[in-house]
Amino acid sequence: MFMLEANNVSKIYCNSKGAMETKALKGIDIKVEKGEFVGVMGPSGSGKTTLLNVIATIDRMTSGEIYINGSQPHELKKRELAKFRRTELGFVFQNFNLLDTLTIGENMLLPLTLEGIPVNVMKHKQREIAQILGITDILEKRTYEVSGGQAQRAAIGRAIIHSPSIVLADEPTGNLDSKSSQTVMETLQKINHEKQATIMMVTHDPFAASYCDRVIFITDGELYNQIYKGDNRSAFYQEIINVLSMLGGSTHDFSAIRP
Ligand SMILES: Nc1ncnc2c1ncn2[C@@H]1O[C@H](COP(=O)(O)OP(=O)(O)OP(=O)(O)O)[C@@H](O)[C@H]1O
Repeated sequence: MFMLEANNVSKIYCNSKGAMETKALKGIDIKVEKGEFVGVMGPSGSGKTTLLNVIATIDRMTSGEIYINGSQPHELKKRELAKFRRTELGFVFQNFNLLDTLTIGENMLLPLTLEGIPVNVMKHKQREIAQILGITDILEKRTYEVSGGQAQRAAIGRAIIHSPSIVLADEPTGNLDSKSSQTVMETLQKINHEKQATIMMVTHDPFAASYCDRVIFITDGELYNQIYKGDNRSAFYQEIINVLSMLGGSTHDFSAIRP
């Protein structure tokens, strides 16, 4: 069984009068294995965010099927869907989305707090995850007292602390400088390796994408190509750049070249 299976997923946006406006996804098929780290790339407007939002159940698809860990979340009633999102999904956003009124440690614990997990179990989990993320010494700090890279690592902690079926990340390095981006990508990779977290990440950044096991390219709402990483991340980075240059798109789609 796959952790994520999307079959023939289409999404048509309609305008306020109900008339068809944009075919954002046109029959997308994607299968992701447990423990896989998959990147999604493509030019601006190609449908990446729409795909992620549909998988995240933030948005409804027009047709097709989505299975996450064997369930079809789009078929669930409102209450079960809310529970499904809390327990089966983890989210990482470009702007971290941490709560400023809580400490870094409290932010990390949120998914467990919401499920009423006993305090000693929460503390144990927090210690374990904070150590993997390298943020043990900032758990008592407020969100505005830490760097962007540290905030994003805390957000990754929050996304995985409840062991969701899949972590969905939308441009996790979009607001970070190159050094912090590198730390955040190394952290995601570590979480993927050490906790067997299944991750799907949308990114414009070929450097970030080079940390994935596989990168799926979409253009104009359709799958264009996918490539797998071998042993060498630098070679994979170059392959990603090559596919992106074939795909075209505006230059802002490609971030500054980094080693
Ligand atoms: N709420 C919406 N209503 C109508 N059209 C939309 C809506 N959201 C997205 N679209 C359109 O759907 C298409 C895909 O958009 P989407 O945001 O998924 O692309 P993207 O690949 O994530 O782009 P970017 O890289 O610029 O974020 C675009 O043509 C966009 O204009």
